[in-house]
Amino acid sequence: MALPTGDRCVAALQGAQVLSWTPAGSPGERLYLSPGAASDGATAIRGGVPLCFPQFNQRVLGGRPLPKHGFARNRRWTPLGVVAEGEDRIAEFGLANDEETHALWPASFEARVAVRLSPGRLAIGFRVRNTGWACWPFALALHTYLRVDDVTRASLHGLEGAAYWDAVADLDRPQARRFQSGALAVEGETDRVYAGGARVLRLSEPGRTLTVSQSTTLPDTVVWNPGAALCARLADMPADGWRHMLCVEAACIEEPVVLGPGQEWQGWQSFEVVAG
Ligand SMILES: O=P(O)(O)OC[C@H]1O[C@H](O)[C@H](O)[C@@H](O)[C@@H]1O
Repeated sequence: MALPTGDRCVAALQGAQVLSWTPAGSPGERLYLSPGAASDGATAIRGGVPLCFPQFNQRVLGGRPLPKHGFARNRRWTPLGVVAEGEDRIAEFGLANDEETHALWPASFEARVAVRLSPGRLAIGFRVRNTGWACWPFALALHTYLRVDDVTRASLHGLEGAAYWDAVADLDRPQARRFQSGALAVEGETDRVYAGGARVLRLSEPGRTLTVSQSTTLPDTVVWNPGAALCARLADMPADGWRHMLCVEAACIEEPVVLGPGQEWQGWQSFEVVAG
């Protein structure tokens, strides 16, 4: 999808996953897509904006365990077309329950992803409706891989003072909480869930800045970077891949959403070029 201004983004039908975003008039690609990412149409694609639904990581929401991060990122979504709204373009994708999803998860649902490209801005919206007769819980994350030149020279602002669970240091203590002091800088493997409050974040690196916003329905922010040692063990990432990415994920994990029959829920994350 492209705008007359030169802004461009690319999405795959697998997972309705945005893979590339290059705003016009600023230097280069803003999303990280691993050169080793799978392209078989089913294995999770490492990079862009994977959608974790209806489960985050391996946190079971009652019932049977689902695949890690749910199944939405592994499924082919249906393209529903592109529409113009002012100078924006919006591409929509749909996914509904079928035999395959029912084998993993008993819920009846209809989900939509809307990718809105505007000058200097990208927004990804997700909505889901319960089309069945039973209530069900779900978790969601827009698991965005932001591209950075060198993550050790980047800093993420806006989480100052926020409580988080450190999934590296406190893996065996899921109730443990730490508090963010100052801007977040990556110093090795980083895997944190910041709960309770949608925020506007600012990712700064020499020469360019991006703001990251999320809907109030997505109150958690996950920040992930595998660091050199874990990255070396990831078959679908080059050894130095960790240096060029930072996942900043808009999520609802700590308090899963419960959707009753006929109810609909929506959430979004957006990115805007600030400088450079
Ligand atoms: O390798 P994946 O299944 O795509 O997961 C990649 C990462 O996703 C999230 O950020 C989690 O917090 C991490 O614990 C996980 O390692």
